[in-house]
Amino acid sequence: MVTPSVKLTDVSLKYNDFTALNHVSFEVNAGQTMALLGHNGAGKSSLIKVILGLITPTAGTAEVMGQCAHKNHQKRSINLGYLPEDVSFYDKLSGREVLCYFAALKGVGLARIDSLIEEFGLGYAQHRQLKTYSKGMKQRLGVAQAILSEPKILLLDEPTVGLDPQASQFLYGKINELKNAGCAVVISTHELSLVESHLDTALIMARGKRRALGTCAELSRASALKSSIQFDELAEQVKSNAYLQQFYHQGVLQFDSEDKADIVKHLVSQCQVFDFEIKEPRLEDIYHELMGQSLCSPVEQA
Ligand SMILES: Nc1ncnc2c1ncn2[C@@H]1O[C@H](COP(=O)(O)OP(=O)(O)OP(=O)(O)O)[C@@H](O)[C@H]1O
Repeated sequence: MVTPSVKLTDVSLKYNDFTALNHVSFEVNAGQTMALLGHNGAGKSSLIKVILGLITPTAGTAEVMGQCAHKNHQKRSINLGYLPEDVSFYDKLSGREVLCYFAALKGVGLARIDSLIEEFGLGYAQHRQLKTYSKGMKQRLGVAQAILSEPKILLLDEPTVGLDPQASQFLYGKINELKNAGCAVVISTHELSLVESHLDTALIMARGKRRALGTCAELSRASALKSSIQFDELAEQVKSNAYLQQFYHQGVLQFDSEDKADIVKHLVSQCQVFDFEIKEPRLEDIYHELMGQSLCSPVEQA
């Protein structure tokens, strides 16, 4: 049996009297990316800190590569890459000095630093003190620091905040490279449209509890949102088909994913319709459907 890279079983966490995590379980395997989604205060950063071994759960178990997350976590740090939510390094150091510091801790050579500095577009500023860096430059440096040792587990807390669109795209390219090399990736983010095409699974948290977990297709089914095909001129043919009628309403076929194959078969073989586009529910729609429209507060409302 394959040992999951990250495995949380029934994890609860209290900060004094406040329950930040409430019986949360999930697994992330090598080569998988899990998006961690949820409202402000849902418990995402707390979950990441539990995986890192920085916080010990009040109940339940957190395992990293089969070992208890909060025991000997320093020994495992070479295999862990972490980007905290608020990247802040000592601002009198230069970007290069920051990377050299982490490289020394993790046993990484200078060639890797040189290539990351260039790849992240920081070459021109590498000898400048961090106090002269923009927010996005600091974020790029933080991401470079997180992937420095080509970790086996990568934990990114809101990695695209402050990044320009090209830098975000570049970051996801890097994440996919690591994932293809067998890294397990957990990304906490509010930028659903950016993460959607890169995730294998998503864990949606609400008020410290697991609200939903699964692939986009599984979450879509759980949300009861439907896929759709819109028709203009060809509506008559579709409307008059005995099988398709049940899905048809005002120029649109709406259906669950398990009906997709039959619908396509009928459109092509019986209606001779070959040119159509299937619109699948987007992660953002699924998220709103599952979470509701009202603002969630971290605590359960009466
Ligand atoms: N050290 C702490 N002491 C007390 N409460 C804390 C502490 N850290 C976090 N919390 C609380 O735990 C809850 C979860 O916080 P957490 O930072 O994990 O949320 P999050 O999902 O990452 O939120 P965001 O999306 O806003 O970053 C919040 O209500 C927060 O106020």
